[in-house]
Amino acid sequence: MGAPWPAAARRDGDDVLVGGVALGHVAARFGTPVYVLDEAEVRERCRAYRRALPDAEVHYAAKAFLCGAVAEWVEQEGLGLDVCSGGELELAVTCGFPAERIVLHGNAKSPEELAAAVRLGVGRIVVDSFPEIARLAVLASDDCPQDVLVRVVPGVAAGHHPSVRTGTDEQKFGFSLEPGESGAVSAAVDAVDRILHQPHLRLVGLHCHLGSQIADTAPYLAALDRLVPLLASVRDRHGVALPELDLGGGHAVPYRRGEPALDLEEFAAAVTTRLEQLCSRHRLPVPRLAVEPGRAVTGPAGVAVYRVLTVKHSPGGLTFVAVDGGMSDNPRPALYGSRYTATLIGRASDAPLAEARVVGRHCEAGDVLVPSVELPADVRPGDLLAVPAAGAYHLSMASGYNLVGRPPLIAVRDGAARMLMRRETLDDFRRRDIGR
Ligand SMILES: Cc1ncc(COP(=O)(O)O)c(C=O)c1O
Ligand SMILES: N[C@@H](CCCC[NH3+])C(=O)O
Repeated sequence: MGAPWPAAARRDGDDVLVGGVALGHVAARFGTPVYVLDEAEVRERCRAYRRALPDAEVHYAAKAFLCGAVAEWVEQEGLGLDVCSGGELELAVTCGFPAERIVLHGNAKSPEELAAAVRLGVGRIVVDSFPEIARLAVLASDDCPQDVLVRVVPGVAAGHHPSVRTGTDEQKFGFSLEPGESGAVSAAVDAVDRILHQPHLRLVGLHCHLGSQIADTAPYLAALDRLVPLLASVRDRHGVALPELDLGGGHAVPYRRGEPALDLEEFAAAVTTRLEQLCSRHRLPVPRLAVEPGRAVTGPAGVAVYRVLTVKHSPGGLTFVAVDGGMSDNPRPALYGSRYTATLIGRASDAPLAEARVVGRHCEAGDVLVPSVELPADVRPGDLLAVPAAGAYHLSMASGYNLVGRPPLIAVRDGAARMLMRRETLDDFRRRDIGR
């Protein structure tokens, strides 16, 4: 079927097969709304990263979506893991993910999260603020030294929405590269200096993350242009050549037919070449590259399946197709104006295509899943709609709004379906509601 569907998805009569399983069968067996995750697609995406960047560290960004099975797949495929909370960290470690292959992020890590990270032996902590340096300096010891990276703001803006652009100084993450007041060094240089003065912290490199859903290689090259001179200045000030450079994630995937993905081969070749050129210019050894893709690993492997509950035609000519999920399982359209497509599955229709708006079931007019899509004009209650590119930042950002409950997640592979996460029920809500 081609992007934005999983690579091996194909039409099978009126249905769509993902991982060899008909989406209609998944809906009938597990109910709707339901999320389907193609295991082979996730694994192949991990392998594509390893092939394109054989000498780099590739860390899957758990914020896109994490559960025990995904942690296991990613680990088996040889990737590391980027986590940004104590929850993601503990889940990964208790599922057996090797702590030394984990990178901990966060602009506001709590003292407890930092202590857990040091205690569990995470491979890297990406330092994001001055108080964190002081806290880590106390937690690390002779017996338990801690490798850290400094998160730098490279001054490069990129990403699909202002809320996810993290490469410039008007946002909360990282240390600025801009000179301080009255000739003082930049916050980034200050952070490097402070860490290098801490006996139990081992500064191993620099990190930046520009933003999310970036389809173009140019912003990453621009970031290298800012970060390699900083590596040179660290060498000049302290006589140390830092061995690692982490360029973060943000690699784009298509959500609708014809939209671009970040070209991984082109990215790998361009970034590697530019890094080598810049290091040679500054007479630096070439640091080991790291990347942190989230969306590009799990996003295209997921498909959401909804059941149509009502169809309404407005006097203005709009057709509202209301389904049994909505902004509680996919907040992205409401948060960022993200655009999706939807396809009728499970029955044939000869009706002509007509424009429709797929809306959710929540108590907000802004609960729109797909603002405009062509669907058969006879779309009706009981129909199933499949929404591809649903594997990242849907379930991980799902909420308990209206006590609807988060949908289950079903893994499909070689014609078999198995539940990875069960549906959230009223009982789950009741169990937390202990005040009476
Ligand atoms: C530090 C960091 N690394 C990696 C990612 C993963 O981003 P994406 O899912 O867009 O690849 C994010 C989120 O944008 C992030 O904040
Ligand atoms: N949640 C965002 C991506 C944020 C990435 C995290 N730094 C999205 O759905 O596009």
